Amino acid sequence: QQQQDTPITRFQRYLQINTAHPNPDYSSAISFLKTQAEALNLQVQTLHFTPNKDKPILLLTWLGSNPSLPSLLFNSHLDSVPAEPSKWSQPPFSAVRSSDGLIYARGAQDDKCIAIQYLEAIRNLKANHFSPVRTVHVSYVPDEEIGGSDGAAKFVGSKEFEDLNVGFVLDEGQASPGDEFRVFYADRTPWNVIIQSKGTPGHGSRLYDNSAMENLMKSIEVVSRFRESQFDVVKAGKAAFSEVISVSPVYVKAGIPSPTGFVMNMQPSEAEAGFNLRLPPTADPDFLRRRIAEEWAPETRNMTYQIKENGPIRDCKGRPLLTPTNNSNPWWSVFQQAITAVGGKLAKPEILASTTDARFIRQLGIPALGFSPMANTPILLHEHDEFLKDTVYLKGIEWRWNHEFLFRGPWLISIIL
Ligand SMILES: CSCC[C@H](NC=O)C(=O)O
Ligand SMILES: [Zn+2]
Ligand SMILES: [Zn+2]
Repeated sequence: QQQQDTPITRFQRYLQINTAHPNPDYSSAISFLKTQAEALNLQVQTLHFTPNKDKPILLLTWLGSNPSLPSLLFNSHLDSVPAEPSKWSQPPFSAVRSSDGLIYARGAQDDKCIAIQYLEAIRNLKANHFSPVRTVHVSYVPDEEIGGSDGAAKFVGSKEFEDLNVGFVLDEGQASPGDEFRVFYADRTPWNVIIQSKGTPGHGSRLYDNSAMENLMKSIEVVSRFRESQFDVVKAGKAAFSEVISVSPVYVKAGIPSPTGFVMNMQPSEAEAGFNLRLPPTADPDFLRRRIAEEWAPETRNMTYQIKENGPIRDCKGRPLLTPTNNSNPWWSVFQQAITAVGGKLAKPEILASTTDARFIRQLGIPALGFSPMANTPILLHEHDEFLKDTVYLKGIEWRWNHEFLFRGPWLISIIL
């Protein structure tokens, strides 16, 4: 038993807990992490913000010698996206390690690696009798993959969170195929846009204006042109993918069902399409709202629409939701130094194309960076055969262990602030 308890086996055991949607086993994940944390003498709290206590948040605390200083928070999410076992070369919750060191599991990159790396870094620091000046918190939150409304959103809005007096947050990033580490200073905010059209039904043989399908098809053309215009900016090299507004059609719903499929000689009276949009922090949400109302789903063509904005675009002071990556942010300098001091190379900071819980933190005006130290690793989040190489995972602990946030950061920043 003793022999088998290593940073790798602890990672594997965490990966073997199936926290994939739609039925994530949060209680097993929390009880595993709790045991680990107690062995490290960290303070442990389980927080509940839903009435039936089915969305627990685990909060670990390592008290600093000067707890009046703003604290550090290391966050990760407990849940994963689903996996289709038949499409994997290994069972997705086996966490088997191949002969070349690849650990296969749903969540290996997204984001169970950082969850355990945080703990292993603390383990190493404690073994070296290090004690932090600032208080360090580690949080494990549910439901990131489904929007975080019962997870991080409730947590950051709570009195418990306010009391933590958080000064800086590290959350998940993404793998890097090259040998530079990637770091993310903003996310894009998802909007789900549904547009609906209504029209007079009619015989399949007729040509007439304003049928529901015709109106929807016109809208789809308009949306496609907008999508192209954004994509063109990327293709011209003027912006990265994550710096434009992306629009992805995700479903079309229309037609009158019949036992053999659809009624083919009737033009339906209703049709609907759904789009997943991602807005970078620089986007103008009002402009987009107007555009949707006037061009994508104009009333003049009998169209209606709903926009489900999944999170903020601006922070509490109306500023774009991004963490400065220049000298105006003392945490940025410390982060940079932490990487370079141990010989790491950092790629140009990026906006994340997708979305994480960090947006809720940034909304409070608290600086947050997305950072998962996985260099020379293919980006496999949400894909079949997600894996992380053992040496890359272990290197990630070393980075965190050597992390100047913990060694120098607290000192430096207490002087700067
Ligand atoms: C509705 S928020 C969804 C968050 C999710 N996060 C990771 O993939 C994403 O789709 O980016
Ligand atoms: Zn994630
Ligand atoms: Zn994810």
